[in-house]
Amino acid sequence: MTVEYIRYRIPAERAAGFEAAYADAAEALAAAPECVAYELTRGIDEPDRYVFRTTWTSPGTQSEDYLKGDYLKGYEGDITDRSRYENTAVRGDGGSVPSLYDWIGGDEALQRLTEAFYREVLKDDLLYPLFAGMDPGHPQHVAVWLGEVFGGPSAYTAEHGGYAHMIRRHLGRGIQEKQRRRWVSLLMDAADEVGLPDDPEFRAAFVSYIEWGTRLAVINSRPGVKEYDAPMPKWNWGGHPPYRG
Ligand code: HEM
Repeated sequence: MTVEYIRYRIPAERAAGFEAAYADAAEALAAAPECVAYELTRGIDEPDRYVFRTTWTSPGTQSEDYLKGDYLKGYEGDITDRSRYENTAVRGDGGSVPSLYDWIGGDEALQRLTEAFYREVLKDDLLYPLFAGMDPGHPQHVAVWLGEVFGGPSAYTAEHGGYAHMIRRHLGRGIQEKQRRRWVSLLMDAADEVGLPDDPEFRAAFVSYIEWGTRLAVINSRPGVKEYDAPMPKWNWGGHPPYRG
């Protein structure tokens, strides 16, 4: 991801025209396939300062490739700086929005969830054959996994073998779609049974991860899939952009 900044100094009498021109010019960015997001911000302390920030999927594109046309012609001389940046490892969500992990009620709530869930799994005609030889620590391990995915401590990575271990546990199991569906359905029942938050926003985010995760579990369980490693998924409230390989 590349972040591009264009800084301007625009005197108050030209500000309205400048913002209107940008609104027109930026329309092209909404259709630019390499553009992730864009915004024009205005200085609070010094209102004559503007920063136009654009995030790109790669360093190969910049806004001048799209912001052509005549809209911004009169403002080129007002640019004070134009520079591009790439992400470092220092990044994260701020504290204004709680993590899904905190919203659920942390590890204690997740442990209650997986205990209730696997109790039913072991009674289920479709799922029992897959889980008959289940490790007794399995419900607790899955709770720790979910905790890390939902923004809690990185304990599955640190203490349970991380992503590669989870993949290994699904290899060759030949999970069928109807078993996946039942798994999802029993987990949702367990969420109600143990009183997980039931607000639409939380449940939508929760189901979104469970749909994604169970579909991957099915794919990973197919014949011929080899062991692999990948970064731990991190789930949040928002939607995810499509996977493009
Ligand atoms: C979001 C979806 C899923 C998640 C997060 C998940 C997570 C995990 C994790 C973390 C493990 C390894 C536990 C450990 O460290 O010991 C595991 C193992 C396993 N998973 Fe999943 N899983 C998912 C979906 C499924 C589905 C849909 C099935 C089958 C219907 C399934 C069947 C199994 C089985 C049979 C094991 C091995 C259990 C054992 O013998 O201990 N998983 N899963």
